[in-house]
Amino acid sequence: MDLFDWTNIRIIDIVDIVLVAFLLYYLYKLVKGTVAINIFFGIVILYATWKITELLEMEMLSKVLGGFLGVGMLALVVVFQQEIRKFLLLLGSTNFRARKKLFKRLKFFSEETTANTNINAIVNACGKMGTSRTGALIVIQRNNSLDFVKSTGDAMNISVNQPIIESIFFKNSPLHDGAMIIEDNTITTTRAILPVSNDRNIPLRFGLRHRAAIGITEKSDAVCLVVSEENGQISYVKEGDFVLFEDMEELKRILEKDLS
Ligand SMILES: Nc1ncnc2c1ncn2[C@@H]1O[C@H](COP(=O)(O)OP(=O)(O)OP(=O)(O)O)[C@@H](O)[C@H]1O
Repeated sequence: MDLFDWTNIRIIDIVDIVLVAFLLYYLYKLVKGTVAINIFFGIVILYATWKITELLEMEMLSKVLGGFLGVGMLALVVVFQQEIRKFLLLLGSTNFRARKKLFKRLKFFSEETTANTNINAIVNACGKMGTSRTGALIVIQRNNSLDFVKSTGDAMNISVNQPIIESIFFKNSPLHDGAMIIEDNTITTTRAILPVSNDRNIPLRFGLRHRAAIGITEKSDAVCLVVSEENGQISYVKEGDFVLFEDMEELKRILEKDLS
């Protein structure tokens, strides 16, 4: 006997399967490389054992496991709090970006009022700081609010320009430590302390500055530029990952696209 009646498959079933596949893929992407992956597998094993005990009609054990999994749902929210937050941010910001783009298109006839980020100034400053081995950590806000990290630093209100960025990160400057946050075309915070990523897949050669860039881009849709004090290398970090680029011109193009 056929287990599946293929003739009965509706389009909505295919959509259903594709959506579940996407959901699982995103879940896997979120927990990959973190300790949460072990908890994730633990739950899968527990769930499979529960189903097997149910099938074998082992009443006591299946009741115990069933009850445990029921209460476990609450515990899951606590254990996966960061991943759930990241997942919701990802969902929310995707919609928001699409809406923002649509809104921009609708505003076609109105005057352009938003101040575009001076990407040239930022990238050129990074280039200069890279040559002089000056460490830097620049966070560029997109849709998600960065208020939760802004409060850890010093409030500023300076228009983005190359000499200012360079002088802030200059080694003897009192503001060089921590991260700079840029909103639109304004430096709004310096010396911010960012959440550090605990992803175990980050190569050991990357220290706290790079981990902080990964951390903030995991927890928000902001993008980050890092200049390594050790080797002058410039990194661009987005969605918790390093984005590769050939040269500064390509970096500018990627940034223009990501900030549009
Ligand atoms: N959580 C954080 N938030 C903001 N800035 C941070 C954070 N952690 C470290 N930094 C900044 O990074 C600087 C250097 O840290 P560290 O040497 O560990 O980084 P790194 O990734 O090895 O970078 P580099 O290649 O420049 O040495 C610190 O002095 C500090 O200014």
